[in-house]
Amino acid sequence: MSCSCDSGKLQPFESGLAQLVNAASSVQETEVVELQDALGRVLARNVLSTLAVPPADNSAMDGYAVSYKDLAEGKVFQISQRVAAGHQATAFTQGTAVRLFTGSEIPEGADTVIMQEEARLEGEGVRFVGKPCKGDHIRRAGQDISIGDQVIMQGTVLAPQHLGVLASVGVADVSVYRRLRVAVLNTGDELVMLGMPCPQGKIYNSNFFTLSGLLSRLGCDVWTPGIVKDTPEATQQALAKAAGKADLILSSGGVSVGEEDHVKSAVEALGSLSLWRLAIKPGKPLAFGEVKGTPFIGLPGNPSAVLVTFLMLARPYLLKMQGARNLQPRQYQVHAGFDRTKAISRKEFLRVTVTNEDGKLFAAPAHSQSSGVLSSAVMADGLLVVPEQTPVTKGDLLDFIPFAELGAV
Ligand SMILES: Nc1nc2c(c(=O)[nH]1)N[C@H]1C(S)=C(S)[C@@H](COP(=O)(O)OP(=O)(O)OC[C@H]3O[C@@H](n4cnc5c(N)ncnc54)[C@H](O)[C@@H]3O)O[C@H]1N2
Ligand code: MOO
Repeated sequence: MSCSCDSGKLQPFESGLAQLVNAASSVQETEVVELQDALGRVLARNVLSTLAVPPADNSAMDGYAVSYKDLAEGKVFQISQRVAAGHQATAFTQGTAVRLFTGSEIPEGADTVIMQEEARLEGEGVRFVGKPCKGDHIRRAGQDISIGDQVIMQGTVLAPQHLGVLASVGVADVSVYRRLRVAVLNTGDELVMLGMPCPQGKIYNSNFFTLSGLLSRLGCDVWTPGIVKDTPEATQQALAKAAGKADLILSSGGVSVGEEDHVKSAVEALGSLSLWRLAIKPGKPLAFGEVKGTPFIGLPGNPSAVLVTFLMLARPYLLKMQGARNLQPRQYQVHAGFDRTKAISRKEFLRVTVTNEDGKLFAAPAHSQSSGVLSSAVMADGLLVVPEQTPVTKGDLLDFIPFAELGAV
């Protein structure tokens, strides 16, 4: 694999992403889990239905079932039976009405339901007002799912609605790909872990929490050796330990060019680097390679660069490893709510808020786009993509990716 690593050139985002995703190999191991434990897991087999949903024609309304041909203006129908949902109907008597409820099975021979708001009780009978059409308010057997339908495809990340559909066809447990184990290494002598005092010159390790939160949203198990000191030895030691323990090593910090940045050289000492530095802002010094055969993604240390590079690069990589079918988030075009005459050479992912102005959506950059500032991501709704070398004029259409599409919720 060619590495732009020391050419001084920045690789375009698109080819970097393609390189990453192509290199990701999907796990093969599967496990069977109960449906209530399957949320967020990736389905390992297509599921075909052995049931029809609904299993029989049933009423969509509380009301009365009749045979359409019996309807005549002013006619009073005898109520021949009452069928509650979940109870069996007896044979239908032509010329009568059947009292039923939403979900009640339609007795064979009845073909139309009239809702109770259009019914008038007359003594023991019932008269209908209004003009029903034949077949009104009947939900047909199999209208949702037929026997043999493929209900959910392999590679689907199971959302609550998938669980509901699987339950509706009686699936109590499902085969899913095994969880990934991700090692998170946060490098930096300035870092202290939460719960410890934070003396002058130190900062709290916030990247660990951003990353472990993002990884949990993806259903990954997180392992960490703790904070990694800025020495070549400590960096190599942590990488070597992580290599035996994880499907992917994810680091933050130490990938830039300073004397205290040891991650790149440590990866090269223990394995290899196939990508370093993308033409993106934030996140330029992103690195990708392997350590003793374990894939490695090195995110820059700046907290917003961590968020953006994880969402745009590490996330599709992990989704592919998990066996997921859709790797890319949906994006929507919105109008720029700002002017920016200066074009930059890197593709930018701006943290923006989106508001509706007279039916048009406008994106406005959050208060700071510094890659060291994470609080602006808290105010934002998602990322606005500004292509490289492109000035922006208010009203221009640009791609917007909501945080919700990226699992950052
Ligand atoms: N001479 C140059 N300097 C820098 C360049 C460059 O091209 N030439 N690139 C800049 C860019 S762009 C970025 S992004 C950063 C990335 O640097 P590193 O990945 O080496 O990250 P660090 O230097 O270790 O840290 C950067 C910044 O982030 C803070 N940090 C690090 N880890 C954490 C953490 N776990 N929690 C909270 N904050 C963290 C760290 O204290 C630094 O302030 O390099 C630029 N420099
Ligand atoms: O890419 Mo860095 O995150 O631009 O500061």
